[in-house]
Amino acid sequence: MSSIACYHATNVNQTAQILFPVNVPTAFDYAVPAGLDLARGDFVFAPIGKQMKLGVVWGFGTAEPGRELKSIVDRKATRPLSPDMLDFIDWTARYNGASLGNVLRMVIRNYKALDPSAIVTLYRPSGNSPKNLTPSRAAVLREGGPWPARASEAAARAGVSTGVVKGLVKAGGLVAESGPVDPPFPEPDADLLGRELTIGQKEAGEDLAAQIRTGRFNVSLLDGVTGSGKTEVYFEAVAEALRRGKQCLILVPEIALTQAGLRRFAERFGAEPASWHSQMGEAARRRVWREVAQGRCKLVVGARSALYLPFPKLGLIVVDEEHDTSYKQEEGVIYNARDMAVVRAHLSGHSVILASATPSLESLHNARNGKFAHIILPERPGAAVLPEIGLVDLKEHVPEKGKFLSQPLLDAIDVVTARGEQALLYLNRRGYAPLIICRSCGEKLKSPDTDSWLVQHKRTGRAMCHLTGFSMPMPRECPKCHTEDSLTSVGPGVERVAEEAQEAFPNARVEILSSDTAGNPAELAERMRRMEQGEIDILVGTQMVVKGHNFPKLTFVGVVDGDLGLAGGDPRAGERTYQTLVQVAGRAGRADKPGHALIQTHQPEHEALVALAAGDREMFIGVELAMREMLGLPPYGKLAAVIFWGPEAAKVDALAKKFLAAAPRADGIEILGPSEAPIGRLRGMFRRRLFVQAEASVNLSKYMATWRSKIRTASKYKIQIDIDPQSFM
Ligand SMILES: Nc1ncnc2c1ncn2[C@@H]1O[C@H](COP(=O)(O)OP(=O)(O)OP(=O)(O)O)[C@@H](O)[C@H]1O
Ligand SMILES: [Zn+2]
Repeated sequence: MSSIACYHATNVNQTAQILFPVNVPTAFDYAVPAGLDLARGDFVFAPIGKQMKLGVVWGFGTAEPGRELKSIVDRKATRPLSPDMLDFIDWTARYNGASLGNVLRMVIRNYKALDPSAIVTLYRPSGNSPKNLTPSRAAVLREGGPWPARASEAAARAGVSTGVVKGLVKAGGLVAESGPVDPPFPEPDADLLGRELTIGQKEAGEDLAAQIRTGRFNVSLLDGVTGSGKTEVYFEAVAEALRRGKQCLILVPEIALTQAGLRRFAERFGAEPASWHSQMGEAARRRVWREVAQGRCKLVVGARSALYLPFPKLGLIVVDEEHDTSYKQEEGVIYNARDMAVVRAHLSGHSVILASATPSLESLHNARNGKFAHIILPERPGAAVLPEIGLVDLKEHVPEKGKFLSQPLLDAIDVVTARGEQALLYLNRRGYAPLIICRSCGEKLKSPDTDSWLVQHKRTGRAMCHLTGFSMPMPRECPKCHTEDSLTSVGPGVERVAEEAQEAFPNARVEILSSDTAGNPAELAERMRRMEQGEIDILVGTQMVVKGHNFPKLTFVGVVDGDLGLAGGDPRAGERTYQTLVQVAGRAGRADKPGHALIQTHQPEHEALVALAAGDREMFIGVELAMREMLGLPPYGKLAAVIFWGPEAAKVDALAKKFLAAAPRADGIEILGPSEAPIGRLRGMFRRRLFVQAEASVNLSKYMATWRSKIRTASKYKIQIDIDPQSFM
């Protein structure tokens, strides 16, 4: 901002709309100083309130006579956001009913990323051994890398002071040079030889590459059974886009973003891709953002928010596991990254690949009606075959009292472990028991400020609320009747199932995989490695085990509670259960040994479970789509949810009623509610909700925006609109 004085004379005619990355609904008008040449997407400094802020030029206009406007101060010398990126921000805000400024804030996270990388002193080994090789010097040379590194990084990795690193330069072991603190990413090589593909894989890869070559917008649904090699196949499309000088973005569910996953990219393209996720530090974020924005970083593998990185030359987005619910962001700007990926590709005119073994009904519907190209991989490569899936009726095979594994599951584990193979027991419930009850008075332990039962965790000896993270030591007496040792655990969690498995198979190596036990990424990677190499016999896991893992010796999957996902009022419950169970069963038999799966259930007649056992996906899709059509639910109709919350129940009720009364009149709209949300109280806030169902022809986003604009709320009371909700809590 050194040049404030340069533009004093104001050009009376031209104005520019500037959008700031803060919670504002639109861009504001500013006068453009004479001599300042601006384009859409430029970054500029302008006064807002008493502050000088960085904003983005959103558009232009002419000044209305007599209207006093503040003036833009200066343009920032950096690469502008591209027009299609601006359109994408605009689209995201309008479709999801979010504030435009908040969407821009998702894009611009770090102002330093707009400037070139700082130049710092970097160190690397000279190749000569230093004079006087002390143990700490040796540690630096051994553990200080990857090189080149800053003194502080190398010192931290080697566990020594920075003085040791600097001292090594004089001693001849390291050389110091100047370089960017955020180095560019290595260039991926599209033409490295990939794995030998099967004929079916090769054809699918060629179909996808042909879509890239059109150079136009198109969507492909890569619909391949578990273990069919979808990753290998979409690599062909990535390679084609890279050859054409384009950037590629691969979206994956956050918990599938593992070292093993990234290594596959590194092997195929000869360079580790940039990765992007919610846990990364500021420096890493700044580096990826800058390199992407400059068009230099060609390959990004990231969680959903990577979709809002400012790629100037995007040529392909892959949404892997496209059915996954984690693509929906439920807080702040609410959006579904899978759907927004299609929008972004449409606006920028390039390809999208949606990949899954269990595509969402929406995507299957679009493939069936020809909107998406449908590319199918019906089998696993080589000797690997799909697992047989069987149901175990728990009414018939009742587990022993206080136990949760039925005889057929125990028998199956016995057989595979005796052969030196592995078993996986799946239960999507963390902790030991989902309910803690007093035997004396029947009291259930509740979260203090939330409608949720406390879950017993035996490993930590605590009672925990999974919705808020609240926890306390397991009490010795009932908080209500004060009877000692009267609290008892009801139902199974993974810890309890692991305990039971260990009792039944005393010689087996049993381990648990859940977000509680996989504390940090290194620990998780280590457990995965042990599982891959057969150092675990029985793995008991939550949904963390479902995604993208290849365990060659795993041949049996037991689902402890197949009914878990079917309860509740979620219209997608059947679809979700079907998807999860196909995915989890699909972990079995991925290499040369065939696998099978057994699902314990009280509802063996449920259509999702019947279809699973019969291996008949078409039947299931047919039934589900027919039901959705009858009820007018997506993909045949549209749905929005409105959640109201605040600290006083009566006032939340009143707000919901006031909102309902303000509904604009329109055809093809049906309103259900308001009523108490299934989680009626969360962190002390009372929650009510209503649903709006609309015919397919209605512009529901616009309708909801009009409606929302009619109601003002007191600051502690909120109205949140969720277009196409995925969560019904
Ligand atoms: N042509 C091939 N030859 C040998 N092995 C292959 C081939 N294609 C894929 N594989 C291997 O098969 C396994 C499954 O591949 P991949 O992970 O790409 O499948 P996927 O379809 O993404 O599976 P899922 O949807 O179940 O995660 C991997 O270990 C992969 O290396
Ligand atoms: Zn009691």
